[in-house]
Amino acid sequence: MSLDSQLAEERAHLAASRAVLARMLDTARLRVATGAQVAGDRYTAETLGRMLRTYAKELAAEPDGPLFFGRLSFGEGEHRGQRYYIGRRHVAEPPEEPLVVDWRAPVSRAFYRASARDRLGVAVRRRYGWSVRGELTGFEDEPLDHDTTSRLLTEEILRPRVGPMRDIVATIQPDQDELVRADLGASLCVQGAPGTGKTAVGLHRAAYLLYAHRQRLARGGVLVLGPNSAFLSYIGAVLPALGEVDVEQRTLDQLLAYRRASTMDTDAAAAVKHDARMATVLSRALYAGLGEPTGPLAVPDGSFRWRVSEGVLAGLMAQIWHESPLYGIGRERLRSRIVDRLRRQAELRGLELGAAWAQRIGRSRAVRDVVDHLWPPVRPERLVATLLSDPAALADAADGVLDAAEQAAILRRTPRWTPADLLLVDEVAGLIDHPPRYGHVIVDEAQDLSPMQCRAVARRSTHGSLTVLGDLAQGTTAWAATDWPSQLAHLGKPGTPVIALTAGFRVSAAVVPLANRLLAALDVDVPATRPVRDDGVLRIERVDDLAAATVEAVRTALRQPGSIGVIAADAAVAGLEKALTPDPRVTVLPASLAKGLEYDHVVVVEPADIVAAEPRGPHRLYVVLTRAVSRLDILHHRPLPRSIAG
Ligand SMILES: Nc1ncnc2c1ncn2[C@@H]1O[C@H](COP(=O)(O)OP(=O)(O)OP(=O)(O)O)[C@@H](O)[C@H]1O
Repeated sequence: MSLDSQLAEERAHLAASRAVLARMLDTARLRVATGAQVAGDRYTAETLGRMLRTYAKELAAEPDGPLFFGRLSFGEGEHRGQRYYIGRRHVAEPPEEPLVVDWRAPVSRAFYRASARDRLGVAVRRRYGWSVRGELTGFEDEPLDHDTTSRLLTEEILRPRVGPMRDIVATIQPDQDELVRADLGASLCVQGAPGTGKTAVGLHRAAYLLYAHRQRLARGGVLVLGPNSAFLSYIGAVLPALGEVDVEQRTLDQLLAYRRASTMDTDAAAAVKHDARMATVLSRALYAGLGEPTGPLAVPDGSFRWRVSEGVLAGLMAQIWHESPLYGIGRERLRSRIVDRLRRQAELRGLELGAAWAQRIGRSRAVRDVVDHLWPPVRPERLVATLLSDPAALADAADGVLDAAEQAAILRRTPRWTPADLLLVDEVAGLIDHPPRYGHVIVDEAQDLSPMQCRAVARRSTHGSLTVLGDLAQGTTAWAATDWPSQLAHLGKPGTPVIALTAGFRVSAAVVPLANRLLAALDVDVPATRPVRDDGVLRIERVDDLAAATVEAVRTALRQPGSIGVIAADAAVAGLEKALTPDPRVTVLPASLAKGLEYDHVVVVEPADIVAAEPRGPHRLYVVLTRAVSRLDILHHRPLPRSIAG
C-alpha cells in the first residue's frame, strides 16, 4: 500500500474513533442528567453522579486531540494477527472491539517494552506524528527486527518546552515503564539525577495504579506530595490530561494545615523540631498526662451502686498501657473495660442488661470523671503550645533526649505558630488517632523531608504503599537525607528497593560536564547520568552590570521559541523583575523555588550569590544549573564558585 493510502487509512480510523468518542460523550452526559433519578438512595445517587460527571469530564477533555499515538501489529503470540491503536483512553462501543486501547491496558505494555532483543510478539510498532491543531501528519514504523532510533521519539524529547509539564505517555522508556507499572503492593524508591523523569514517572504511575486497581484505591485514593505550590501548578495538568481528575496533589504543609503558620523558626529551633527525637519528647508529654487512681469508682444506678476498686482500675490501666494502642483508642478501651466490670457485677445480681444500659453507664458522670482523670482527653494544639511555652513541662518530657541548649532553642517567645509547630501538632494528633490514610502516596523531592516530615507521610500510608522520588544530590534542607535506606525507614517502609534512573531527558550534553563538576564537590554517592540530548548551548559570561546583562540575555532568548527562566539568589529577584519588561514567556524566580521546574532557556544570575545565600548553597546551585533544556546562560560579576570554575 502506498504511503498516501496508508495515511488516508489512518485518518479514516481517526475519524471513526472521534465519532465513537463523541457518542460515548453523549451517552455519558445523558447518564449524568438521568443518573440521579435512576439511583435508589441519595448516597448512591451522589456517588454515581460524581462518577459519571468525572467520566464525562474525562471524555470531554480532548475530543479533537490526538486520540492515539501508537499502534502495535502482532506477528506472534496470544495477539497474533491483531492490531491495536494505543491512546490516552479507551475508545470503544461494546461489544465492538475497541478502536483505541488505553495505554495502561495490559496489551499496551508491549508498546513500551518490545525491543529487538525481546519483541514480545510485536511485528511492527508504529508511532504517529500530530500537528499542534490535532491533525494526523504522519507515522513511522519500527520493524523491531533490529534496533532503530525513532525520529518521532527523538523529536518529542528535543521539543522546546513551553508552559506547564506535559505527559510523556507516547514516549515512556522501558526502564521508566517498569517503574510506572510496578505492583501496587510494593513500595519503591527512585533515585535519579536531574531530568531523568522521576516526576514524570511518579505521575504516570499514579494514573496507571488508578486504572489497574481502581476498586482497591477507591477508598483511600492516591496522594501526590510536591515541594511547593509553584511545582504543583507546573505538574498540575498532567494527571487530568491522562483522565485522572481525582488525585490529590499537595505540599506537605498544605496537608498539615490545622491552622496557618504565621512566623518562622530560627535555624536552631527548626533543626530540633524536625529531628526524630521530637517524636519521643511528644509521646512522653502526651502520656505524662495519664493519671493514677485515687480511690474506688462508685456508680449509682437506680437503687444499686456498682463499684470498681482502686486496684482494679490500676490493673486496667497497666493492661491497656501494655497493649500500647493509640492514645485515643486507649481512652475508649479504658471506658469500655470499666463498663464491662460494672456489667459483670450487675449480672451477678441477676440483672439482664442491654447495649442501652452500657451506653448510659459509660456516659454517667462517675465513669466520665474517672476516665477523664486517668486518661484525659487531649487537644494536640494545646499540648504542643504548653510544651513549647512551659520550660518545666519541656524539661520533663525532654529529659535525657534534648540537651539544655536544644530545649532553650525551641522554647517559644511568641504564641505564634511556625510550620514545624504544625508538624508537631500532627505528630501528637497521630499518636491519638489515625489520620485519613491513602492507598498510595507519591512523594516527590523526598530527599528534602526531615525525619518528622517522613513520619507524617508514614502515618498516612500505613496500609498503603509509597513511590519515593528524589535525588540525594539535590537535597537543600538542613536535614536533607544523605542515604536512602534511613530515609525509607523514617517513611515507614524500611527495605524498600532503590532503583536508579540514569538517562537524562532535560540536561543536554553541553551542560552535563559542568553539572558533574559541581556534583563531584557535593560529596554524595549517586549514579552518573547519561544525557539523551546532544544539542544544547552553554554560555558563561563575566559582566559588569548584572541587570543590564540579564535584560540583554532575555532579549536574545526571546528570539527563539520556548519558555525562559531567570534564576537568581532570592534577594536579587525583586531588582531583576524591575529591570525586565514583563513577558508571558519569561519567569523570574528565586533559586529557592526552582526545584522540579524546567525552562527551555535558563539565565542564571550570579552563581556565587546563590551559593552564599544558604548553608547547602552548592546543592542549590546544582538544582539551578540543571533546569535548562536547550540553552543555559550563566552571568556573573563575582568570581564563579570554584566547583564550577573549571
Ligand atoms: N520518556 C520520556 N520521553 C520524553 N520526555 C521525557 C521522558 N522522560 C522524561 N521526559 C522529560 O524530561 C523532563 C524532565 O523530567 P522530570 O521533571 O520528570 O525529571 P526529574 O527527574 O523529576 O527532574 P528533577 O530531579 O530535576 O526534578 C520533562 O520535560 C519530562 O517531560
